[in-house]
Amino acid sequence: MSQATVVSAPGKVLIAGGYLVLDPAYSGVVVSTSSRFYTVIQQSSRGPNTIQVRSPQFDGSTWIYSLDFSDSPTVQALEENTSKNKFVHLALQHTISLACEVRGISAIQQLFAPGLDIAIVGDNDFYSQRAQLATLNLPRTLSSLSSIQPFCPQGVTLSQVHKTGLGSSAALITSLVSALLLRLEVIPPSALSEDHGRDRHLAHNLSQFIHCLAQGKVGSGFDVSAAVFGSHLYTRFDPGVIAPLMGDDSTRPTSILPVVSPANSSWNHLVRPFQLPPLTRLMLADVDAGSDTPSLVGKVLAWRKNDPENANTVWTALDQLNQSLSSTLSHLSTLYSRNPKSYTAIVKFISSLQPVQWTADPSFGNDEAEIAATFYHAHAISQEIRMKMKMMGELAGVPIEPHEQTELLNECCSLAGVIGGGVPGAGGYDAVWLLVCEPEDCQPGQWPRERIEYVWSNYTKLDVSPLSAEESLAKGARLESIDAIKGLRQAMQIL
Ligand SMILES: Nc1ncnc2c1ncn2[C@@H]1O[C@H](COP(=O)(O)OP(=O)(O)OP(=O)(O)O)[C@@H](O)[C@H]1O
Ligand SMILES: C[C@@](O)(CCOP(=O)(O)O)CC(=O)O
Repeated sequence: MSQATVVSAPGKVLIAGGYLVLDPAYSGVVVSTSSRFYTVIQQSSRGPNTIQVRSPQFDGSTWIYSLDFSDSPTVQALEENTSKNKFVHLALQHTISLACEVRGISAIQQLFAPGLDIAIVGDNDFYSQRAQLATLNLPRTLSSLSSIQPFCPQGVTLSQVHKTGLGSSAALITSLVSALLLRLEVIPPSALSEDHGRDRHLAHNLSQFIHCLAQGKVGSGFDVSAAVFGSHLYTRFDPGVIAPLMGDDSTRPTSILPVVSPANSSWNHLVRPFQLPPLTRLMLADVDAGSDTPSLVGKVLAWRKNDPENANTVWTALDQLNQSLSSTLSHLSTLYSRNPKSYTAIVKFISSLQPVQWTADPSFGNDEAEIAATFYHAHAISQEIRMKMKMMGELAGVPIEPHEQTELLNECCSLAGVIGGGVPGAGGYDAVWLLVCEPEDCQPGQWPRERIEYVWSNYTKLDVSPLSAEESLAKGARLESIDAIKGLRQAMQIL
């Protein structure tokens, strides 16, 4: 196959359900982002049984592997490689092994006769662009971000880069695994055209296993699920599904297909429909203070174990609120479908008012009154979720919504047209999300997103930098063509 195989996968934001989504009794509200990872696979000139992987955004990020098909297929990193990348190596090893199981070693070996070149890039949002904005002497605004070249070289190595929390490893693994499954003809070119086809579930199961193996832990998996399926309500899979594969090479069965096959009914995760309502916009900011998610998780789970009664009371209340948030946001989509004209008018109306004023207008007709009240209900629930997450942090001795973030979010969430917000995922200091009204038209300077941009760029108590990502309505991993993605061919240094 001479032409390139290109697959992209989105990043993630867990807007509700942090920590709870680790327990299959609860679910999380997962939003997939317009910011994506791209894997481009094409023939290389390095000769048979070699794979060259390049990440052109980073210094010292080329890894070369040799393939040995003499016994069980083995992917070996060359000694000359100046660094290691466990995520890439494990993705190559286990996807190629699976391909040999499914199609036979000789069929796969033939596909490596010319050798493969794999280039991987992530949209700029996955990495802090503060340095680039400073170099260009630009303010920290959305328009400044759009002036940075796509897939901008970071001028550092991968180990030095400041990640922004959009799930780079999950999106990377999902796009690389899916691209390899297509390239090795394990799944057909049409595989990713279905939102929930068997082939997409194979890509999901394999990506979940590889991601957990590479991270050395089994999280809830919401990040890989977002990368595969897009925005949705997520209930985790039983970690026991992949337990037989999580040991070291000596204990892992040679055949992983029975575990990762979509026919394996032990995969009991749930992916239920969800997306943000029309005429709204997700806004994300990178707060340059960082948090160590695994340690936050460890402390919260220890608290839950040591104080089960209190913890279950808090988690039950939080889960009710999380479910109310997702159903209220989904109800807004229903209200739009029922009466788009009134919905559009209300969005414009509330975009100019603080949330406390949204239901104050007695002149509303029934439809308009219901729409305004539903938007206000979403706002109130989002604020309650923040309070409960903050309280959980205080009970567990963990800065889930530390006071610096509380101050920032209180200022943002009281502004005109702001539906809600919070700390995404595990919380801490590294990010905030907001959902704001995006009316069909607005006077310049009156857009809620402009007001938020102004607050963030002038905020002094924390270093807040916007990300350009919005919600992606595309359902997860998808086949791409290189020239349809601005800057991709150049970034891949493809002649
Ligand atoms: N552009 C890239 N090319 C190759 N590997 C990458 C790239 N970006 C990230 N990675 C891999 O993903 C790893 C980061 O995974 P890790 O689990 O530490 O972060 P994460 O939780 O996904 O981060 P975040 O959610 O902040 O993006 C890196 O160490 C690297 O191996
Ligand atoms: C705390 C947790 O529930 C969410 C972590 O989300 P994030 O990495 O902080 O976006 C962990 C998990 O779901 O794996």
